[in-house]
Amino acid sequence: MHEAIFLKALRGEACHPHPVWFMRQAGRYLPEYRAVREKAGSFLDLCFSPEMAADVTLQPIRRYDLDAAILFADILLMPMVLGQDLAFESGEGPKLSPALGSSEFDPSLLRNMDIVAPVYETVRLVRAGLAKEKALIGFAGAPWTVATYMIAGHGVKDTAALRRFAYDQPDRFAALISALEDVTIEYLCGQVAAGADALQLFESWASGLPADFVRQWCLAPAARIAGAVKKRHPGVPVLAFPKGAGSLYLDFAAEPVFDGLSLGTEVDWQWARDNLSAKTLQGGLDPLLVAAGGDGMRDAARRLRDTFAGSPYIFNLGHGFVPDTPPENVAELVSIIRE
Ligand SMILES: Cc1c2[nH]c(c1CCC(=O)O)Cc1[nH]c(c(CCC(=O)O)c1C)Cc1[nH]c(c(CCC(=O)O)c1C)Cc1[nH]c(c(C)c1CCC(=O)O)C2
Repeated sequence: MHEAIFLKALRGEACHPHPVWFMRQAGRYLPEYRAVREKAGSFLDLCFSPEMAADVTLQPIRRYDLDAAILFADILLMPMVLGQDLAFESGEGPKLSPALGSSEFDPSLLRNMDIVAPVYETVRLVRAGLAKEKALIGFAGAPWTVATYMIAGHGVKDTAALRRFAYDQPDRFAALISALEDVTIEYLCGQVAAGADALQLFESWASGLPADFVRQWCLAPAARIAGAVKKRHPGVPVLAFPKGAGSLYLDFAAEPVFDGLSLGTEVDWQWARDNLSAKTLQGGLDPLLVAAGGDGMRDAARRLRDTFAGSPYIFNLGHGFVPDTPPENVAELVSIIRE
């Protein structure tokens, strides 16, 4: 039996070469993605069309022979389950309505999980089309990050107004996080039942927060979600990505329910290796270095690879690829990781 090296690394095995996949590996930087996206219509139409979503999930595996595919979907499908309307307007990012911060909307009333049924079908199709030695990663947003969009109604540049909402309306905020925990557990269990081999929780907004806030509203909900999913699906590995958590990465590393931690662009690699070795580590390369290419990318990629030599590590970025990343830079990056 050939276990995927991505899963071996998540079990704590040091692999040589390191397994590799990339955040936003399926996306606008790939011409084959743009072609399918055009055929699908909107980004959301693509997320809810299992055959096309499965196809774009597999595109970067075909092109680069990566060790893991990540389900093509979005963290903002959970607000739809809770009754918000979601639209992606070109160039403007996501819009959610009604926004919690400017309405009485109560997201704890509705749990329409039928909305995400097509995503489970995507998972089945991808798993069926993926070689055994490749892993399929399912994912969801962590509750706080999803809540930032639900409260503001759009993406934000900082979380001041959102923390203010949490402090001014603590009961409403706690109910929101709790509702997100419930539907996220269902959603991730559905992905595992359909064939996902591992899960990642994206907490893109762990930066700039008080330490206690991170522990209460980022770490604890993510740990409860991972624990509940593992209760129903023992052994499924879970990666947490508390982007921008700084020294609080130590708290995430001390939480038994996570198998791996993904490092944001700002984390010092050697510090991570020295201090977070309780977990399999992943990521850390600045995606803009890959957009720029050249010696800057090559040198950084070799240093990152070598910093984690001999330890369980999964090569990845510190955040997703940007749309103007030349696909040939990605090919060169993969060859460096495997040289
Ligand atoms: C915050 C967040 C979102 N979505 C996600 C996060 C967490 C990670 C992070 O911090 O980036 C996660 C996500 N989004 C997408 C995936 C699919 C898998 C993959 O990484 O390849 C994943 C894992 C597809 C997508 N999600 C989105 C695209 C671009 C869609 C398109 O226009 O074709 C893709 C490929 C749209 C999206 N989705 C989101 C925003 C703010 C936007 C608009 C900005 C943008 O256009 O880049 C919310």
